[in-house]
Amino acid sequence: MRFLTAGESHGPELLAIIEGLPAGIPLTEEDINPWLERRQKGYGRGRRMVIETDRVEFRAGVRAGRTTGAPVALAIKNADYRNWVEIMDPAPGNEPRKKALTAARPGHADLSGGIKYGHKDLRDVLERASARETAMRVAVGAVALKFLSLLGVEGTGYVPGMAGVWAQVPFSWDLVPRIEESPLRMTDPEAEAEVIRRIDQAKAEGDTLGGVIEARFRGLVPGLGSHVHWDRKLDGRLAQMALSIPAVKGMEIGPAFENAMKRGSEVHDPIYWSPEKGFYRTTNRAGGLEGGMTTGEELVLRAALKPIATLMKPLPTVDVVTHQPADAARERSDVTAVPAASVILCALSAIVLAQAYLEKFGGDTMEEIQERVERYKARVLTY
Ligand SMILES: Cc1cc2nc3c(=O)[nH]c(=O)nc-3n(C[C@H](O)[C@H](O)[C@H](O)COP(=O)(O)O)c2cc1C
Ligand SMILES: C=C(O[C@@H]1CC(C(=O)O)=C[C@@H](OP(=O)(O)O)[C@H]1O)C(=O)O
Repeated sequence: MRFLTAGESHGPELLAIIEGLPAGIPLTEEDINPWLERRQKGYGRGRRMVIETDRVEFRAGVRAGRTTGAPVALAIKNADYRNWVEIMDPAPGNEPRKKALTAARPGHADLSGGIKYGHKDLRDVLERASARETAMRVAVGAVALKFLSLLGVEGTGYVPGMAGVWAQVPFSWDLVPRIEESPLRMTDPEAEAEVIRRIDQAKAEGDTLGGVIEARFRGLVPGLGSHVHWDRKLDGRLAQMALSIPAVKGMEIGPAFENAMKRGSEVHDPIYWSPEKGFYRTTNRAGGLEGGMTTGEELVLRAALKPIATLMKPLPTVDVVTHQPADAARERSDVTAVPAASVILCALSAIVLAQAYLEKFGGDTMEEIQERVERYKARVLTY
């Protein structure tokens, strides 16, 4: 399964084509829209999220509520486009004078993208660098999550800590309904109240915040990915996806950075076997991956999100046209997008996992894949 996306942040719409999905996945727009809604939520988002109500539209590959095996084409309209029609017009002769952006924002793609592509209106960089594109990647991820759910796999994303505050309540799957209802996707209301205070304070001071996000998956079979070649190792593939999320600057599998400071005897998960369970572990400090393959334990993916780059109290920069000192460009912005990013991490990781299932179990139809997965699960038990 592969996919491509297109679309500018303030253009008419976002688009995707997904190729290689099996026929027979029951799929409606309502499988996708709740994930889009989750991505839009979270305390600390800016005014853009008030304008948008993201909804996916099927353009191809789905008929009568099922995938046909043909490429699936998706679209999401940008409601804000109506305010940018002139500026985003592809026709010549309407060059955008009004909102030309020349004061490169430190921390954004503006300066490197401007130099690389020769743009002096940095909007030509901003429009595609914007995390707006993650709306469409989450839609693709929601399709992957639907596919995985038919194989008994479930995923979620949440926020273990942000703005210098760690949740004191450890994650458990029972807390997922609380996480879904909470303003910051945290497990712990007390930590959340303190973070909200810090977000308000940062906003009042024209500043921004980052944090740590986590995605978890349960129900995965062991042996997804492979140890035999570098680009088939699932840890590397998941890391690439995680680090492609705008503002994600670090990634770990399980408590990797904590493990690095310990002895091997405190880190590796002993292996046991019983006739009822087959092989099993009582700990999961590996985060569900060994040798580039799933172990069958819960998959735990963590990532670090830097604070948002656009500051209302701007950092010093240079105007790329005049070369004079300037204040970095700003109009409106999120103060933080950490909760949204936890949803993005879950949805995008699901794409990698769906690809790994399709590689291992192949199949043109969902039914074939389900049969093969069930047979494999039985074989794993008797291994
Ligand atoms: C959901 C989400 C929303 C974001 N919103 C903003 C924003 O409002 N303003 C901003 O400057 N950066 C925002 N970012 C981060 C930038 O897109 C990102 O920092 C920029 O593209 C540079 O890429 P890099 O940080 O990965 O190097 C957001 C990121 C995510 C994941
Ligand atoms: C539009 C989204 O996020 C945007 C990501 C973003 C950025 O610079 O990355 C900047 C902001 O956009 P705008 O400049 O239009 O206010 C965010 O709102 C979204 O998540 O759907």
